[in-house]
Amino acid sequence: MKKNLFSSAQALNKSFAERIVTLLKQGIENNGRASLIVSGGRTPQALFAELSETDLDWSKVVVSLADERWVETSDDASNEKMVREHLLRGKAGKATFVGLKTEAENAEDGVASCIEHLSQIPMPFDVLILGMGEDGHTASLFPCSAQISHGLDRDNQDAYLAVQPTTAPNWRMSLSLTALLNSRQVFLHLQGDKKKAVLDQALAGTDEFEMPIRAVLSNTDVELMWAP
Ligand SMILES: O=C(O)[C@H](O)[C@@H](O)[C@H](O)[C@H](O)COP(=O)(O)O
Repeated sequence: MKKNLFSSAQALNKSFAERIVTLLKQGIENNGRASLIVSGGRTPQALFAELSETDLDWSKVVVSLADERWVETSDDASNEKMVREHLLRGKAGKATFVGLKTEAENAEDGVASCIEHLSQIPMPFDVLILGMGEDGHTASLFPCSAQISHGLDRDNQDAYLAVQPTTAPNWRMSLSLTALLNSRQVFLHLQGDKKKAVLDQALAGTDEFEMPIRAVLSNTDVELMWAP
């Protein structure tokens, strides 16, 4: 794993935004359009602000989510809301956004339309940015959930699945492991010593059901972007 350790979040965000834009430009050059898949949570918010002011032909970029909480898109827990507020504005306001929350009453009923909407996103994904929880979850592949074996199943070709974490609120929609691995470049974006210790624990073991991030780390090249 290539580890990029920065002295501050500010330095990380600047350099990370440049890397992302370079990769998206390459995707546009090669395929006419490029895809950027982002995670929710707190960590990426300042990066998104930096990215939204970075020059790029954003009209050729499709932004979508690694996961979503099954709440209204006006709810503060909504990843779509966060991405609209922090990333899809300024220069990046021209990007096309493919959200995961549908009108379906529950996440399980929403899976089919998410799979249908996937055709709007250039595949393989050009850039995937993952976060990680202190329990080793990534996207919404939660170790505590009953759906984790389905999410990590290499034979499960469905790009999305509904997940109910028992240690966090809200049903979720998550990309499956198979879909996450269908990315040209995967970044793991972490902040703080606690997350670094969790990553070290993940790298020291092999049980994917205990820490689902291991399934990503052991199956594709992942670049770490870390700041204190
Ligand atoms: O929507 C989500 O909850 C996520 O996509 C999730 O996988 C997140 O990346 C981690 O939980 C880290 O979250 P923090 O950045 O808030 O620590």
